[in-house]
Amino acid sequence: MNKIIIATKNKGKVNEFEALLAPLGYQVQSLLDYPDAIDVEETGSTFEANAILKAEAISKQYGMVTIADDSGLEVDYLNGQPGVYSARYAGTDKSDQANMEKVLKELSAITELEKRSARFICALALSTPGHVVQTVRGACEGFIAETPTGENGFGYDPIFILQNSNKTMAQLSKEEKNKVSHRSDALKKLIELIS
Ligand SMILES: O=c1nc[nH]c2c1ncn2[C@H]1C[C@H](O)[C@@H](COP(=O)(O)OP(=O)(O)OP(=O)(O)O)O1
Ligand SMILES: [Mg+2]
Repeated sequence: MNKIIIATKNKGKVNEFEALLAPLGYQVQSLLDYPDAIDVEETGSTFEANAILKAEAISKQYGMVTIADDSGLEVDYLNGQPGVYSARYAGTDKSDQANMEKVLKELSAITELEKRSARFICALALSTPGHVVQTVRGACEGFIAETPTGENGFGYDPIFILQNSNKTMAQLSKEEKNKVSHRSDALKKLIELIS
């Protein structure tokens, strides 16, 4: 099992999976390599359900071992929102900028950092052509900043301050992010499960 499809069109995710899996000997492909991949609707109400939908559809289409990632941001003051709606929080055009602005606006009255607590969640589903699906979940705790800072990463990284740190996720190098992220936390669990 050394060729693996990551069932995502998100370049930021692909970069992180490549950095994490290539050293382990996996050849990583993504839907950016498969332009005819079916577009899977994320109709699930949990990260796991959406990850399973994406992994099963793509492993079936290509007959290959597939990992799908469904992830997002849970803000405690917003009762866990945007959650599974993270990518489309400010609309279906999936703008990272608009999504971050919406979260910042909704927290604008909250000045104490402690009350701006949040976490990134990543569910991974592994589907093999025999349709065995396994899921794992990773998390990364932090706080929502008052303004975006940093150029690295993607999505909500510029407004996510890591716990026990004064940096946002977007101020970390890819290597640093991959040591602490929800995605690497989940991937470690998945690798443990299959090895
Ligand atoms: O490490 C991260 N750093 C910052 N933001 C992140 C991260 N991980 C997920 N996120 C945000 C981006 C997007 O707003 C949503 C994922 O949505 P999600 O549907 O899983 O991904 P997506 O639509 O971009 O690509 P795809 O479904 O093709 O995998 O959570
Ligand atoms: Mg998506």
